[in-house]
Amino acid sequence: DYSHIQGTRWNKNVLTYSIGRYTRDLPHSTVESLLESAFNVWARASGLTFVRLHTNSADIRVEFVTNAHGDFYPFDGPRGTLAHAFGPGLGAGGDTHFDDDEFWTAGGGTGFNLFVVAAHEFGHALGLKHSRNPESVMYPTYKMSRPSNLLSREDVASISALYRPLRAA
Ligand SMILES: CC(C)C[C@H](CS(C)(=N)=N)C(=O)N[C@H]1Cc2cn(c3ccccc23)CCCCCCNC1=O
Ligand SMILES: [Zn+2]
Repeated sequence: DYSHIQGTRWNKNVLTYSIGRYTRDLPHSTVESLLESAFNVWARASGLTFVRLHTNSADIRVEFVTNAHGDFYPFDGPRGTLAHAFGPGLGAGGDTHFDDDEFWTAGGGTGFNLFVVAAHEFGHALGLKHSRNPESVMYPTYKMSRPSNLLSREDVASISALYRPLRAA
């Protein structure tokens, strides 16, 4: 069956990611640690492993871009849509773009918290859809006041339903 080509989930336990263009709002090391933390949130709940590559051949290619940037989903300047990610699959599958017309932060204050937004986007990159539960990290609108553990019980259940069986296989 061809579900592995454009399926609802990745059919492997180890996923690679790369970071292309960075934002100038934060040091590179801060961007890298925030993205790693966002991947770890899902790794703990799914049993998946994420490995960072420095090549363009990674499964999940992460970039900070503005306006039209080479896919059919141009960004919209400040505010509005903050980021987007493609679902599992070859090529653009999993790729995650952050709108660099936003101001990205590592903490509170003004701007958007990169860790919180990345956790939402990587949920999409792993195959999750939006949740109607405002407590879920997959809620369609940004909400900074997230508990430190970030994932709601519903998020853990969703990602486990999608990937735990793979681990058992
Ligand atoms: C959940 C995110 C991390 C990712 C999603 C995008 S996606 C594809 N990954 N689901 C996102 O950006 N949602 C918008 C949704 C949104 C809220 N408004 C908008 C005004 C215009 C356009 C969009 C929005 C009202 C004004 C607030 C604008 C800033 C915050 N924007 C959002 O919360
Ligand atoms: Zn979303």
